[in-house]
Amino acid sequence: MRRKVVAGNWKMNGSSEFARAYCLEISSHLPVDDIDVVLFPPFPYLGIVALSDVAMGGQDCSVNASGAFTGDVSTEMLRDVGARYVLLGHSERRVMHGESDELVAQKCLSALKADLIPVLCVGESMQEREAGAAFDVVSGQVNAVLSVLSKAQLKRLVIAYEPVWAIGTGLTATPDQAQEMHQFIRASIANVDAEGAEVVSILYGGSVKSDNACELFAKNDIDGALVGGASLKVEEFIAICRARQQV
Ligand SMILES: O=C[C@H](O)COP(=O)(O)O
Repeated sequence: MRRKVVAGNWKMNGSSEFARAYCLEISSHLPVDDIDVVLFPPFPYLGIVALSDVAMGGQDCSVNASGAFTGDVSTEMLRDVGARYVLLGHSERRVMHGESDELVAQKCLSALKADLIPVLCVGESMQEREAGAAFDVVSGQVNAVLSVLSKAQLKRLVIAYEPVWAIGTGLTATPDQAQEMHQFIRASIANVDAEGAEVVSILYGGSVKSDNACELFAKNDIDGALVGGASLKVEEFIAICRARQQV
């Protein structure tokens, strides 16, 4: 059975005071029955979120275990501070830090070996969509990871489809556009492992808000959401979690 996941990616926002107040507020609404609620705060605030009941993850990880890698954070370090998830291959990392499909695949492997759940982000740019290449791009990103995982590892993956043109722009993919890509991703998983396709949760990300969440969650292959901007307002994030619970 696929888990329903609602995750908040704070990106590079917040402060220790923000994190404390946020966790206090959200904790009073947890647990949300049948929903996995996850926060991805910036690294310095993981320790604060760890004091609450909210599941959390790192926004990235290294493929290396330790050593002279200034600025990097290892999977074991994430585990050590209580993280259960890690966000990998976000388009902001792919574009601004030049992360390749191959590197993202290696990071997924490292995360799984450390018993972290990787949330693999995939998605096409507007230029790629307009050129009719959206499915090829997403297929390449997904298959690069599937090709290095065993069937057992694949079943522990979460995938987030985030069309780059919908991130932080207010331009949400229509529920039909999102469903079409989610169904395609699920079919790509089924090509490798039919059982895996039934258990891997596929989240949608890109300008998700409480007022568009229900229509997205109503689609068969949309299991949850990866929320950026709207997750910075705790009431709004809770409303999205409730929407997932209701649909
Ligand atoms: O990780 C989250 C996504 O980039 C979505 O961000 P957004 O909700 O601000 O569009």
